[in-house]
Amino acid sequence: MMINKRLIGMVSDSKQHIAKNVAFQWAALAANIAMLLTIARYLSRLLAGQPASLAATLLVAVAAAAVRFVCARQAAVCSYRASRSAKQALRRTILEKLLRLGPGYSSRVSTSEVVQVTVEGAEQLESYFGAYLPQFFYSLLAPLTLFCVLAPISLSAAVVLLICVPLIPVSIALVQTFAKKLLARYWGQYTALGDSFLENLQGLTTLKIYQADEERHRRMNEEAERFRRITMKVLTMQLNSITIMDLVAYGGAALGIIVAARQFAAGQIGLFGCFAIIMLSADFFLPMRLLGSYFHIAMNGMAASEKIFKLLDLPEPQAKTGVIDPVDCTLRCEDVRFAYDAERPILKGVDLELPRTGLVALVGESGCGKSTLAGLLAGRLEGYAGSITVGGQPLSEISLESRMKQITTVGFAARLFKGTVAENLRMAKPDASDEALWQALEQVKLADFLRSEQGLETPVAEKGANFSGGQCQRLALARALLHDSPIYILDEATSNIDVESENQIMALVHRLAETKAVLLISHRLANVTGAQRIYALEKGRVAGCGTHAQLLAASPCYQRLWNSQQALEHYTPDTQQEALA
Ligand SMILES: Nc1ncnc2c1ncn2[C@@H]1O[C@H](COP(=O)(O)OP(=O)(O)OP(=O)(O)O)[C@@H](O)[C@H]1O
Repeated sequence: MMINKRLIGMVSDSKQHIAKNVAFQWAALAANIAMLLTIARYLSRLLAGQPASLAATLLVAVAAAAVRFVCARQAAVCSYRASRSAKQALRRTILEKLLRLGPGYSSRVSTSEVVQVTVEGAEQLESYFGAYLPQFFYSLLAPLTLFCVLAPISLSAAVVLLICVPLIPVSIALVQTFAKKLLARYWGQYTALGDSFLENLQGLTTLKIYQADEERHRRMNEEAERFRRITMKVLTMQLNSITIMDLVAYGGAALGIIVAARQFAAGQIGLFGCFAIIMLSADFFLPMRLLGSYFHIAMNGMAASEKIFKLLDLPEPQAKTGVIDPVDCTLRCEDVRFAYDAERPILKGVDLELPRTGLVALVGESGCGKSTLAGLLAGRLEGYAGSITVGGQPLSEISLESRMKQITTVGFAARLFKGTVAENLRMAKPDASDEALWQALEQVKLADFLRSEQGLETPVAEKGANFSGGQCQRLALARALLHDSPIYILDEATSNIDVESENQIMALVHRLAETKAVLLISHRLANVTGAQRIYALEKGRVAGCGTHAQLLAASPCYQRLWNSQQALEHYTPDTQQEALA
């Protein structure tokens, strides 16, 4: 009946709230039984012409109603607490798992899946813990309690009622076999519709430019119509399943009442017993019927828990204890090979050295594997062959903490967070003074702009949406400078910055390289000419290594890159004419 022990074990805090919830529901049932038995006694006495106190009956009824009210409220509070602690515990467990997986998690599971599982999955399980589980236990307890109360009055009626109760889960199970396939199709179409809606909305401008919006509109309408039809099928199935449950529930109650009526006619039970059975028989079935109406919650919960377990069961990298020594941190790659998928090797044996201080550049045509190598060095990618060492220690043995502390990576799409400029900068150095922040901003040529805004308190929107691409990169560079690590990897970190400012920032990078190890990946070869060593990467291999002058003299790969870039940078209609001639 969709009870997952592992899942329940994960959120042990919820257990006590679920138990309390069941206890309150049970207390409300006891109050209801007391009220109905008192009314049954009053009616039987009245009809038998015996003395019956209306006031006492009313008093018991009011007291029972008050108890039921309080218990129902408390049960709702417990339900809320159970779902809240379940949600918190699940999200905490997922987060801890992600932290253990480290930055390389994305090679094992997609970020969208992680987000879906953490947000929507936990949301689904919230109702599983808050509504389904308490109802599951209560719907087992309630018929047994009623059986104990009614058995002394009429054993045969109580047995008939008790036997009919499991027919509800049996009917649910039958509906479920059909519902499972239908729900899988429903969710498939639902997510597909969501995907295309989001894609079309985000690309609306492009669709308008190419006048493809009409066609997309038509396709979305078709998809929406398919989704409407399957939604109707799901609703019909749910309505039908409720009808079946109602038939079983009220049919069962009617059967119990018939047995009681026949026993009354045969003089085997009195008027009180007959009234008691008539009034309480429906209560045998109501909890199980409600459970049946929650079965879609349970199904969604089970589907969500499968996704969560898939994430939690991902193999984790072994805990590492190695620490990078900032004084001896020469980075060496020897015969490094890497592939995202087995059929297509990206790095095919790269040898590279990044000395303790100095500027080393990595250049090559688009797609030759530069960012892949940067990803391996920064620990974002895992699963390489060959050797990468820092200060003689294998990178694979260095703890994530030490790697993050000693290697700073700045990419072309630097991540900024919602908050203020100061908050974004202090991520790198929480105790940095305002002067230090301004100094870093001066170095990346962003200080003047920020002075004209709100200084360090200038708000930063999510992903830095209120800054230009170049300003975002400068801010990310300023943050990286504050981090003050011995190794820097700059992967197209100045790609969005105008040439004049880029030259100023390159001067800064050169200054940085006087005391730090800097690996610079840049498309713009003019940026790397001053590097003490340049590696030219071609199709996953080092095709040349040396200074700019050495490579220009000896490396055909570098010559090609340099010449084609020179031609582009000095492009005029005349050069085109010359090229054509
Ligand atoms: N996550 C990924 N999954 C599969 N293949 C990938 C992935 N990232 C990159 N690749 C492939 O690896 C190859 C190298 O990509 P990489 O980003 O390292 O190149 P690059 O030299 O940095 O290119 P660019 O200069 O254009 O940034 C490309 O052919 C790309 O298609």
